[in-house]
Amino acid sequence: MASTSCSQIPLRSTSFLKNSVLSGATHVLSKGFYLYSVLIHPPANSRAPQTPISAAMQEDKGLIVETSDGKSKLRIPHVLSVAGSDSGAGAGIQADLKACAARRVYCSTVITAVTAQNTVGVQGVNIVPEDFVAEQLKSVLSDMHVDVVKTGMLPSLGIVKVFHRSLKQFPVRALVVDPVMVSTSGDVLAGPSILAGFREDLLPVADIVTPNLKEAAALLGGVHLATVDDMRSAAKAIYDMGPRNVLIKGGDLDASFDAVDIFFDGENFYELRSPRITTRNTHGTGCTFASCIAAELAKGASMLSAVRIAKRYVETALDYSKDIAIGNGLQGPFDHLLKLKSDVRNSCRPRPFDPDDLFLYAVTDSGMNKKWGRSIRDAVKAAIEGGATIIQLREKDAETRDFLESAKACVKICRFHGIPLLINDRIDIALACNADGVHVGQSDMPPKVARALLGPEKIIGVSCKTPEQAHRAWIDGADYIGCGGVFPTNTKKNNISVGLGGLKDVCVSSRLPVVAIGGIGASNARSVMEIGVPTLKGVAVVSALFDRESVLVETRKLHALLKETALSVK
Ligand SMILES: Cc1ncc(COP(=O)(O)OP(=O)(O)O)c(N)n1
Ligand SMILES: Cc1nc(C(=O)O)sc1CCOP(=O)(O)O
Ligand SMILES: [Mg+2]
Repeated sequence: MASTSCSQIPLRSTSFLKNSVLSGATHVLSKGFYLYSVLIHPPANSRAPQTPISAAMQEDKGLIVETSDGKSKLRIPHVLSVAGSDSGAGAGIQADLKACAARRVYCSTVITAVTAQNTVGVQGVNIVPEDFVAEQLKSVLSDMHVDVVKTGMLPSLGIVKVFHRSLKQFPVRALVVDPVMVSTSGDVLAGPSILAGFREDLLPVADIVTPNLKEAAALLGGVHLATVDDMRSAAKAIYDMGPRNVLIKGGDLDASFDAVDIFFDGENFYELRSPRITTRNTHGTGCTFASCIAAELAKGASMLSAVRIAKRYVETALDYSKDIAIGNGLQGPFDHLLKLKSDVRNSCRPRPFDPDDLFLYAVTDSGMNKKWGRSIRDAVKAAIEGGATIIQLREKDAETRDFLESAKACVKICRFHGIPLLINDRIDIALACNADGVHVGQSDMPPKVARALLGPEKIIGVSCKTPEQAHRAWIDGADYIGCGGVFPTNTKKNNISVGLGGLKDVCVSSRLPVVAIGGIGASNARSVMEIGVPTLKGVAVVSALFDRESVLVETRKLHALLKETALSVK
């Protein structure tokens, strides 16, 4: 179809330019540079290379910045999926939406057929009338800036024709054709009459076509494809029908083969190999693969890189979902967002964050626990038994692997007791062990970035010494504030103390619950809680619990004292 070319990117030939439709646009680079670029729509049968638009992407947000009339617009890369609906949501439009969401690309939809479908098979197909497919196409393409169109189930020749006409009227940057003909359960989704539509109309304008072995065989008039060499020959023969690139998926090869796909760009063959993943949950892999290619193209990737990313994404999703069980049929769907397994296995925190969780906040220290000859998990167990209401693993010197192993064990212990477990500083460890959240300081990962990485349900605490920092933490979406050092401490070197006055200033100004930290123990916890500001919810303690012979005894003692104080302050 068409490609976008920036002035920085050399064009192949002027004859290519001559036959192209030009539309001017200026892209703003993320570092504030302006880049004049030209949107180039080559003629439908051109094999001009797909050129990346990545220069125009905002790296951090995946947004495209366009400027016209002096105004900047942020635009999310956009894929239009033209496909059938799968009621079981493993394949079709539903898979395309999930794949694009997982790859962080906007996905609009034109539904060509509604199928009654589950993990057993396809029970019914209702084809959408051609004029209504045309109406959907017009609605989307006339209004929205679609970067890439991806086709799936096109159930009739008439619908192929309608689609082809719409593309001529509303050209897009790239077209990904997944020539869906038979469902993974073996049910026919598009009859042989469709082959003419693919050969005459779609393949000549496709940037890539992604048949599996059966579809490739059908496109080539029923040849038998059984080996990687057969796939290479098929890729070449299909390329000769007009698409700029061909990807033949070898998932149906004999199981003794690796999962091997053949990519052919007209010059080179690429064998994309990966270990086979044994799972029943493969329904929708074809749709997902093609959608992911479309998503990466929309973001500006080159074709080969889009294909490689899509293959890796599908493999990761399959591996991740290999033993989830949805439906009773032979072929189940997989989890595009790589979430179901971890959420089910680790079972989510039973309740949301409660500010009263900050009442007795135990913060570990590997040096201290080592000194007293106990493991992190034993220290955590004892603190919980003694009455700690939240745990933070603050393991400044631990090796990453050891830290992760201990953190996973502590997550289990804390989940069992219904106590939240946070990780100090290390977002990677928090993600890997599915902790309940993190605590970050003023020079650690910014809370907004931590939130984007961890998601909306995790707890984020931020260290603050001043009302200004407390205000910022609130704006940044933190859940609580750790304020200190209230008193001098040997646990954190060169820490500035804010005193009870500084603590009070922060608590009075804060819209977030506060926990006091620094030099707090049984001898002074009462004086801290007696500042009597409602946002102050508790104390966070390291050495007074863990630099002691018995964590259990010290935690019990401090818990009792805090209870007593709470009663008298009320
Ligand atoms: C509850 C709580 N409050 C404050 C801190 C200190 O965090 P930070 O300033 O990042 O310093 P380090 O703990 O990383 O040395 C905390 N950990 N917990
Ligand atoms: C980890 C930490 N953060 C502080 C801050 O001021 O933000 S003070 C501190 C150390 C707290 O240890 P202890 O209870 O042994 O004094
Ligand atoms: Mg820190």
